[in-house]
Amino acid sequence: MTRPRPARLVRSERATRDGIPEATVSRLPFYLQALTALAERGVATVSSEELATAAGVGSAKLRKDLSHLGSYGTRGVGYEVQYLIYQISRELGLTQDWKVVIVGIGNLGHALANYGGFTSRGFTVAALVDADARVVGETVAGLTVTGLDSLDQTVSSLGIQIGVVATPGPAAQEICDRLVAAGVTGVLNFAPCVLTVPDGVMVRRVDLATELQILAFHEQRRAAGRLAGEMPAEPQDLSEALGAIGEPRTTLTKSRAEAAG
Ligand SMILES: NC(=O)c1ccc[n+]([C@@H]2O[C@H](COP(=O)([O-])OP(=O)(O)OC[C@H]3O[C@@H](n4cnc5c(N)ncnc54)[C@H](O)[C@@H]3O)[C@@H](O)[C@H]2O)c1
Repeated sequence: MTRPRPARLVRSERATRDGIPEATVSRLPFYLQALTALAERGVATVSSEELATAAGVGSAKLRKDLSHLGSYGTRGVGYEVQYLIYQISRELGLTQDWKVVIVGIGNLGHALANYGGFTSRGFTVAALVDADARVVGETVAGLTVTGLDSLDQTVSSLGIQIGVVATPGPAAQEICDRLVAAGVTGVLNFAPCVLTVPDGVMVRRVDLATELQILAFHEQRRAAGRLAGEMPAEPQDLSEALGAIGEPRTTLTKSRAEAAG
């Protein structure tokens, strides 16, 4: 069965179609997180300094980022929390619901499926898929795990736009190819491998071990600095360190939002 291509998740390398720099886009979720926490506390307006501190970024950078959204705040008042939440959500495409399939319902797949935090952020886990006959038919987080042979049908009939790959590494590329062929335009890859996708499809890789390695790298440097009687400067971002261990992407640093740019 064919269906119209879903809204593309893809952004160009440096700037989005509407001219917002990628680095700004990567910080928007941190602003949204901080704003949501403020809204939950009943805060109606926030200064750029307060919001910047809450998001872990410099206030000049925050103001510049928000100016790309056409949001400049009001002198002496700051930003309206609810309106800024709306603006950022709209920019991130979170005013629509994104449907997600998780492939590989082992330890990680179970944990992801049972995580309640996706829905409130605009993501619905709509399907769970596994190749193992002992797992197929199991109910996880209210969904019945379906077999791999119906993956294409599941994706197209439910209009799923995002695929989460939680299979072992050797299976990941084939799963990714099948997801893309079925119409998925965004892939979140947890498997320890690099996935190749055609133009128009975006892959994000999550690797906690890599993040730990980067922490270890800096811990080691800090310890060496202590031994030498000095403290090395805290890195502003980790691109140097990442280059050193051959992993080009992460967002860990002294503040996640700062690392994004
Ligand atoms: N990125 C991270 O931070 C992180 C953390 C933990 C695990 N992982 C990775 O996530 C993956 C899953 O880890 P886990 O601990 O859940 O493993 P697991 O063995 O518990 O689960 C893997 C599941 O994938 C299924 N599977 C295997 N081949 C498949 C295929 N071709 N199609 C569909 N399903 C298939 C298996 O039946 C199993 O249910 C591994 O690649 C692991 O290295 C990544």
